[in-house]
Amino acid sequence: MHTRQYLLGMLAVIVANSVNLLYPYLVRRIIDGLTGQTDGVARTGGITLEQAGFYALGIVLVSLISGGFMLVMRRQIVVASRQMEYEIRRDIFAHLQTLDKNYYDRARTGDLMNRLTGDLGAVREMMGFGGWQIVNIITVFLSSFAVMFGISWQLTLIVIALIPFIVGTLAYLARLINQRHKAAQEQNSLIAAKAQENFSGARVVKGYAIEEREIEEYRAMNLELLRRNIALTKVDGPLRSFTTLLIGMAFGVILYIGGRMILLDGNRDFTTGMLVQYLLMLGRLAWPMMMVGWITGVTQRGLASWLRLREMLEARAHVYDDPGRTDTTIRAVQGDIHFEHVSLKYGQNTVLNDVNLHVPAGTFLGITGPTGSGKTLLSQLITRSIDPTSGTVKIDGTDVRRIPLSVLRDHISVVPQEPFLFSDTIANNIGFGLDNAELPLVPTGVSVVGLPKMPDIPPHPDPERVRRAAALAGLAGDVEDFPKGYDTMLGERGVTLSGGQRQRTAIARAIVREPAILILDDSLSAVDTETERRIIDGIREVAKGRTVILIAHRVSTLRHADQIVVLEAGHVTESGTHDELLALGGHYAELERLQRLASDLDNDDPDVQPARSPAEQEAVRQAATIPAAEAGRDLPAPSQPGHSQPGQTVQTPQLNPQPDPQPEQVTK
Ligand SMILES: Nc1ncnc2c1ncn2[C@@H]1O[C@H](COP(=O)(O)OP(=O)(O)OP(=O)(O)O)[C@@H](O)[C@H]1O
Repeated sequence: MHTRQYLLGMLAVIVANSVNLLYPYLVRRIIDGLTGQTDGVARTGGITLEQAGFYALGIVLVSLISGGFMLVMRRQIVVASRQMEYEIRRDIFAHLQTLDKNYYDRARTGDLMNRLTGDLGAVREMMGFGGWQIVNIITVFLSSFAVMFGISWQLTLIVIALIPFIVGTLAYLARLINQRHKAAQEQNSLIAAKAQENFSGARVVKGYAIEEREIEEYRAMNLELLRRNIALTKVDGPLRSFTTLLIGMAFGVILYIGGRMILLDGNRDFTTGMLVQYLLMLGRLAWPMMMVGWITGVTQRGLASWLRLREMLEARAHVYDDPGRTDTTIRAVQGDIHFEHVSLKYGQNTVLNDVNLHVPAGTFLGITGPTGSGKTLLSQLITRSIDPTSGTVKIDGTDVRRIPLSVLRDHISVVPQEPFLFSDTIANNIGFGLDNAELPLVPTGVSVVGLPKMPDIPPHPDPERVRRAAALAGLAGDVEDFPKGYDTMLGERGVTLSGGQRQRTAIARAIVREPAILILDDSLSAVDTETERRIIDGIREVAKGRTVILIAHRVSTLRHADQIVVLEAGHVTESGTHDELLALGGHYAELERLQRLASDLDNDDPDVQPARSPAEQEAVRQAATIPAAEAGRDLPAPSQPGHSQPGQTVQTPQLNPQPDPQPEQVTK
């Protein structure tokens, strides 16, 4: 908490405002002295030049002291608000790291980013500018009115009668400005999101040649922003002029009535100096009056934003270490996996149904099945990205829910279906999961001015391990061709790499940690069969004594697995070795037949192929045009016959994913 800073700051505002009251008083003394008038109390008559100089010096001193105290206020309250912004951002980020797949499945990245920037900014504005302005307004109003009453209660009653009109009008204008400001900000967010998606999806935009449409959409959004900004300027600009007018009118009224009191009523207790003092006091109220509306808006925005931030802070992970259940004595896992009657439901939708499976430690499991059959979810149950609705997943005979999450994830590496690469060097991308030195923690809840030093840059991951992992993942050759080898920077999301290179970088990242369990989720789909064979060899080498789970659609990828299971609509429908499943004549055998026929068609060269009977030719032709769903996966469309390279055995445009879609090169 920053109570001390706030209390000090508020005290400084009160002192500054109190000292400021002297300024109009000193002006009054000079004017009365110079005009030879007397006030009702002192009746001092004129003043000497020295006295005038003394008052002038007093005015300078007053400005100096009040300016100094306002500086103290800024140093305390504004700095405290900046510190709080820092602490909230740090805590939210740390909290977001504890949340799980369930949260991130539902959260929108743009929204999270916006909360961490826009909402946090609004809260800081409320705590900083808002915080001191509220104290300022209250003290200025109270002290000014007390003095003004002392000078002339008649004039003060007139001012009090005018104030609701002035404050009401200004507050109305300020509310309008807030609304229009918010509308402009929302449009700003939309424009930013649009640009970000366009840049990230540049390949899609270009691929579909929809640049014109994108330009037009962006132009329309930009135009809307212009419209909203102009609407804002229409009320924003006149606010100051309008305030000047209102204050000018109040000045006019007071000047006239005050002048009347001096001229006509012959009121000897009310001097010219007092009228000037009164007008100066009135002038001091202009800014706080204008601020009333602003502060309302700042506070409203700040509170709404704080609620949105609190929502993030209160979000809880579904998967967590339960102190009553987690066995903290477990420090490692060997890799023996058991699924016992595992089911998973999303609402009414059963996505995994009574799955029973045993993967002995150190063996190689292949999983295949139609798209959406639950393969990815099955693998996510092992890492506890999700927990089953019923049944138990065991590792080394222990329910995974009893294994500390950090131990579980330290010993399991996953290559996800869509690998994510960081804007960093290839070496750091591969070595991402290797242990880094402990970074110094910045303490929470204390003043951190001057404290948060930049964390030390993590040491480079062991280059030897990185190289070896890259070699095993079939990436080493590619990296050597890059301009700076392993120090080559990857652009945002690794855009400079081809699909196959991205997959292999992710594989290298997974195997560099030498995990007990390695899970590859459709990670070889974007590489050609020759590269696939090299990677599988690499994995088999690294996998000695480790458990490997490989999700794939190609028989060529799966055939060497110790055990292959077929998952269909959340059920395990087939299980066995390659030969056993072929003999079974089910989904796997059909997959194999289709891929073999399509491959034959691909290599069908009348000069070298033995002649086929018309019936065989028809079977091959049909196999090549079998719809994707029947073949058990989504396929890239349309087919490109005759596209395969010589020597490729299973490289079918229809039945296999495309190999690296782009030339594998790094653009610098
Ligand atoms: N968070 C979720 N909420 C609701 N349904 C989900 C969620 N996650 C996955 N599903 C559904 O569960 C089913 C299985 O998904 P999963 O990702 O495991 O399929 P898959 O077999 O890996 O498919 P593919 O081969 O296309 O990658 C799908 O129908 C999917 O829509």
